[in-house]
Amino acid sequence: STGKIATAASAVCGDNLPASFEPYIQQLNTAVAQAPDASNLTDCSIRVTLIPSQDASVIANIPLMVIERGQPISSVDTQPDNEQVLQQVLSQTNFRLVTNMLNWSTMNNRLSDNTRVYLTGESIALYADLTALADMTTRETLANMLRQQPLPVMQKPGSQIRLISTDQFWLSPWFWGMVVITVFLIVGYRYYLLALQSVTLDSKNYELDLKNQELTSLKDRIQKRNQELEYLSTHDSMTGLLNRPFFEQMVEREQNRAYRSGQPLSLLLLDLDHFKQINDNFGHTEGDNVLKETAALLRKHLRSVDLIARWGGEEFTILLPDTPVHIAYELAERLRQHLANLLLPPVGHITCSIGVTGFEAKEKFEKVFLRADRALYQAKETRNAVVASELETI
Ligand SMILES: Nc1nc2c(ncn2[C@@H]2O[C@H](COP(=O)(O)OP(=O)(O)OP(=O)(O)O)[C@@H](O)[C@H]2O)c(=O)[nH]1
Repeated sequence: STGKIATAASAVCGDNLPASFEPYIQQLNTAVAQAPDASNLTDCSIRVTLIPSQDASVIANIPLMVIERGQPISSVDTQPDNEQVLQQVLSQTNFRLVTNMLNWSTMNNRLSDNTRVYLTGESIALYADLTALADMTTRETLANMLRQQPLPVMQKPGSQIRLISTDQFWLSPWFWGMVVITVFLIVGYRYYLLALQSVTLDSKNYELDLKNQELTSLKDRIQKRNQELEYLSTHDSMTGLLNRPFFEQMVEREQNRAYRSGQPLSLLLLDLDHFKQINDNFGHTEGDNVLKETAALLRKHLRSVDLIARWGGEEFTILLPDTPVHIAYELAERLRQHLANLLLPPVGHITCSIGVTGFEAKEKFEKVFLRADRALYQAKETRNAVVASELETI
């Protein structure tokens, strides 16, 4: 009511309420009276605070801003344009004007911030701390000031200033902007984690590949080494022929096979003649060379199924599968001739003696070997000769 407004004004200014305030208060009263729901204004208050200027006449020139309930500012055509009002206030740097028309039951909390202006479609209040505005050197308009508010509640379609209440915040572009950014951040973070996981997996896979390669190469080396060891354990290192223990193993296997198949099996025992003289005359290296050449010659003239071994020193054993003793004899004779014909500088020609025998069914190898050795012994009587034990008895 007018009385209340006058009381409020007096409470601020006391008895010193300048006469020039009269039109101002009149204007306020008129606005309140014209408000569509003026009858309900019992729970509203209007506060006008003026800090006097040196020049009181200025006050009379400041119209009151009144916003009616439920109406945007621009539609209050009984009042001057708000920006115009503001410009007028701002031009008076010595003035401080705070104007409130409050519905305390709904707006109290929202109007507690003195640094902001709130104007809403449903608002019944304009709250302006014009101290802040008056201190602004750039003389920005109310619209500009509102635009700079940090609260995301402002909208200005055309010249109309409209703030969206924080209750409707979810409608604002700020809200949806934040939703989109949040979604992007979540999705982006998920992709980042996936990428990180993939990089980690790649590096682990790479390490595993390397380990696998190392293991494969190690396995190959072990396999190769095993083959070498097996070769060394079964072969004579100088001539590359089978060694004696392995030859004996193989004989047993071949004997079984021959007995099963009923095929004949023969044995040659070959010994180089006067080998000691070769060592004595030409040295051990030349002696070794003769042994290697002999081995090569035997390999050359025998079949791949024949087993050739260095029995020891300058003595060789040859097992001939599927070979009857008379064929073995002929073969031994050819070997003897080949060796006798071989020229080995600086040693020259060498000769050998060979004992030949055949295997009887289920006969022990020691017995067969003894027979071949006896035949060799006989051949050694003349040297450069072949003697077959069976032929001898036939
Ligand atoms: N260079 C060389 N000589 C060896 C090797 N193994 C054994 N000998 C030699 O072979 C010779 C064998 O001599 P003997 O057993 O008397 O036989 P031989 O001189 O051939 O006489 P006959 O067999 O009766 O014709 C010895 O001097 C051994 O030192 C070897 O691996 N290398």
